[in-house]
Amino acid sequence: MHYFRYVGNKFYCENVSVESLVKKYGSPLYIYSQRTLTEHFQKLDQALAPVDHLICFALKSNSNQAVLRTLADLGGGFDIVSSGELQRAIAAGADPRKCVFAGVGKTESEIEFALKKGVYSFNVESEPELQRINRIAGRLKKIAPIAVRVNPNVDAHTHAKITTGTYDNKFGIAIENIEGVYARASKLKNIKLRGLQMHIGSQLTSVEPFEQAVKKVSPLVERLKKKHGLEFFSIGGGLGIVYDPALESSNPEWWRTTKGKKILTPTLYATRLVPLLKPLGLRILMEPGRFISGNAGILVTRIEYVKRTGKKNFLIVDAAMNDLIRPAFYDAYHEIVPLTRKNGQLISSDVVGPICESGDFFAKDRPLPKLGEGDHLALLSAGAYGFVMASNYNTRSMAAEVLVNGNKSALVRERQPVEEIWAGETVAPWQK
Ligand SMILES: Cc1ncc(COP(=O)(O)O)c(C=O)c1O
Ligand SMILES: N[C@@H](CCCC[NH3+])C(=O)O
Repeated sequence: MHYFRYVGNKFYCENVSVESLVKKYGSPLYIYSQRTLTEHFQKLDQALAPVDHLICFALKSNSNQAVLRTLADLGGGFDIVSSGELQRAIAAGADPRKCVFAGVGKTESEIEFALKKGVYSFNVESEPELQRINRIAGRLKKIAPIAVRVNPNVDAHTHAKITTGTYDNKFGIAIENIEGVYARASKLKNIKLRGLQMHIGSQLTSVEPFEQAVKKVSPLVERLKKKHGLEFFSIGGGLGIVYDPALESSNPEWWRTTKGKKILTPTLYATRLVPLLKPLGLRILMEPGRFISGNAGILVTRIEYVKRTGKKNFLIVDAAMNDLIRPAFYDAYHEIVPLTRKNGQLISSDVVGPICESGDFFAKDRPLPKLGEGDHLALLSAGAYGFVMASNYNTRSMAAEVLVNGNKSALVRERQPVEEIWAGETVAPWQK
């Protein structure tokens, strides 16, 4: 379910017309629906109700303070990958005891910071990292709670750039080596073995790879629990969303099929996984990012020019790959709708940004109505891996962000002032 839809011929986020937000806050503009975030969290929470569980939102997908506060208020924890993310989560009201720290390259200072804050678990990705955590915890006279990330060598059948659970990937420790690692880790004085973690990839659209991975890893979890008294098993994130057609996910039918495809819903996910997880008798952690935030956000952009070449109709907009890189980076599909619905003939159009790269596009050969300068478009499903992946390429300011709840809306991040982009830069002393 999400709360972006047409009311008459105007596009709305919850009860607020998106056009009114653009008038107020300008463009490009990210807009998030708080009700959508809440419902997505609650859907997962209910689906996992038969097991003791904790949902740790992967804030790499969307780390706006207002988004994080929404999820912290719902009792959620957070999956973090840097001390910056931990600081951000704490600033938004997160409880560090509900935070898990993932990532293959944790630095000494990051480990020290997370230990001092008291995170629930370090999700360890290598033995040298384990040694490092033990050493730092010893120095600080602390016991570090850890889980090792197991690489189950299961193909998630997703985009190559976001698959993580095979031996071609840098993540985790091979399943065959895990028991040896736990045996050695159990001898480290400043380590507490708290759990086991895995994450096989992102934007998974079928339940089978999850099922295969849980089945493969469960016997290992049982043995580790018996030997080392583990407390939790984290099954990672990765639940995919519907990008095409995004608007249809507001239709209850979405829970069954869309465009003839079966969709991976929390109910289907839980129906297949809970029976495998419950007998383990452990706390189950989940680390969803995209499922919660993806369809809770849009990016609105203004058409600056319409340019017809011999071959193509280009809609040149004021957002660019620096605002939303997914089409350029993964050839990702984002549904695009005009803020004012137009009837009439559809024209095959390329929606492109102003950046000096041919990869700076949002859609190619997309059937769109006849549009002109000053019309606005919404790029849907932009709530996950949207703003968080933005950059200042071409010295472009980062977009503003707005949160909507019912009739209310608030600016939750100002558009970045352009001078801030080079703040901290200077010339060398001999150039003065
Ligand atoms: C360790 C870990 N957990 C959770 C996630 C969240 O993934 P997703 O947004 O697909 O749910 C990721 C990103 O893929 C990750 O690397
Ligand atoms: N950035 C990716 C997802 C990365 C998942 C991170 N582990 C995307 O937009 O699809």
